[in-house]
Amino acid sequence: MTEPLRLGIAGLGTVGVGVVRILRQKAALITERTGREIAISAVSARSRGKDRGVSIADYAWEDDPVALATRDDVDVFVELMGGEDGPAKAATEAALAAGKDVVTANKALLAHHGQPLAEVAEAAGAVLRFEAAVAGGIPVIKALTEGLAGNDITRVMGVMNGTCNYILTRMEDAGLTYDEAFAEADGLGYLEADPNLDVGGIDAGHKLALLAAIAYGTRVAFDAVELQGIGSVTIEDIRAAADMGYKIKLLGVCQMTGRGLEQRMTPCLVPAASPLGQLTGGTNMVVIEGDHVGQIVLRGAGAGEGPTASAVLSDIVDIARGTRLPTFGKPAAALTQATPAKSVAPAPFYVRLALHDKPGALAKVATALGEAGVSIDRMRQYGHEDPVAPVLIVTHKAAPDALEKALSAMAALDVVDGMPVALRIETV
Ligand SMILES: NC(=O)C1=CN([C@@H]2O[C@H](COP(=O)(O)OP(=O)(O)OC[C@H]3O[C@@H](n4cnc5c(N)ncnc54)[C@H](OP(=O)(O)O)[C@@H]3O)[C@@H](O)[C@H]2O)C=CC1
Ligand SMILES: N[C@@H](CCO)C(=O)O
Repeated sequence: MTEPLRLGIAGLGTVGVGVVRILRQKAALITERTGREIAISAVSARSRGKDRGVSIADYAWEDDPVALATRDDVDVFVELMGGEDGPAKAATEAALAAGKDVVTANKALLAHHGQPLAEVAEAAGAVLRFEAAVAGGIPVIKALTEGLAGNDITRVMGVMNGTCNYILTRMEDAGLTYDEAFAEADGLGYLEADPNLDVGGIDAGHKLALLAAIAYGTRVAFDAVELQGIGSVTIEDIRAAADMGYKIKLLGVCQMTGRGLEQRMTPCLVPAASPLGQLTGGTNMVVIEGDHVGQIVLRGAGAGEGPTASAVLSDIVDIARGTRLPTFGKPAAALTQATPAKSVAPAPFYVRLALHDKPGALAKVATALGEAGVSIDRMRQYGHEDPVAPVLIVTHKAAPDALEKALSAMAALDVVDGMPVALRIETV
């Protein structure tokens, strides 16, 4: 039998403990499947004495993740600490520079430093894998890099942040306000240490940027992702969307166009009966469209110990089997710098505004829309007690630029309070 594949695991939190647990429980099965024993040589975390619910007594301990990453008895460095910089970056760089393979679940690290890390890995003859970084347990990196390698990818979209989907689902099915649903998600331990990574759309934006790099053979361009979080979505929006047969989702879409690479992660209305509309709770869904394969829908747990550790194991098993792929599916030097493009494709939009309920007010709003070239499909003013009325408008398909112009014009009207909220209606 071949020599064991020796791991150094930095980070023994939710995901790290999950990986240790699977390796302890399924050692024989994994060896049968890979033809090679997978052994943990050493581990690292912040606090040595913590009870982690799994025995780590058999493994050497390193206080310093960089020292762990470069140990002679470590073939694969498994980075499960998190964070775009700090020890995660330092230890990953050290491992790659020492020619060791790296497996990580860290989307922030790769979204910010994916290109230089891929270059260091390839120069050192090492591989850098990150299945767990996007959509938790869903094997979406493998699907794009391997299963769909014979396709031109025409579009990738999906719900990639379970926390946001949980919050939006609870607002929809339990009638909770945004703040109540946020507090519930917090109580369940769903939120990242910095909750803005979740609700600000940043975490999902990181994931989308990684998928776009593989799908289009481009350098990771997280800074070019058009980002809008879910903080502006109200219970009234959720109810109005439901009335019209839609659900609100934090939806990521990326596609290559003649003008450049479009990447957006924004709250959108999707048909309630569509697969994305029916996605509830913390589940993720990624939809991939290829020129030959058509549409593929992948759905599953986007987070949590078991699903995320399952994805980490998939990368480790690949390395044990000798599968060696470039980080983003083609050599790092061949990845192109995409021109960022804003979406210009016309779409219907949902618009909510606060209108002073007095004669001629609605006519002024209609004029602002009309002068920007935006045509109204449906309009509804809800009953209200104070002088400011909630007004909802669904437009016919409109160019995003025209809608922006209309929104600015409406915001400048003396009969409109604040900036109207606009959400794209996505046909999926
Ligand atoms: N949780 C999930 O469902 C998912 C997580 N991920 C990603 O997986 C990675 C790990 O996440 P998760 O397990 O949830 O994180 P946790 O916060 O649960 O665990 C982080 C671990 O890293 C250790 N750690 C943190 N900082 C340091 C440091 N400076 N030096 C050494 N060890 C350190 C912590 O040590 P200690 O325990 O001693 O404090 C802890 O064991 C992140 O990149 C995350 O984005 C990806 C998909 C899903
Ligand atoms: N905070 C992330 C964890 C998984 O990446 C989510 O809610 O989806």
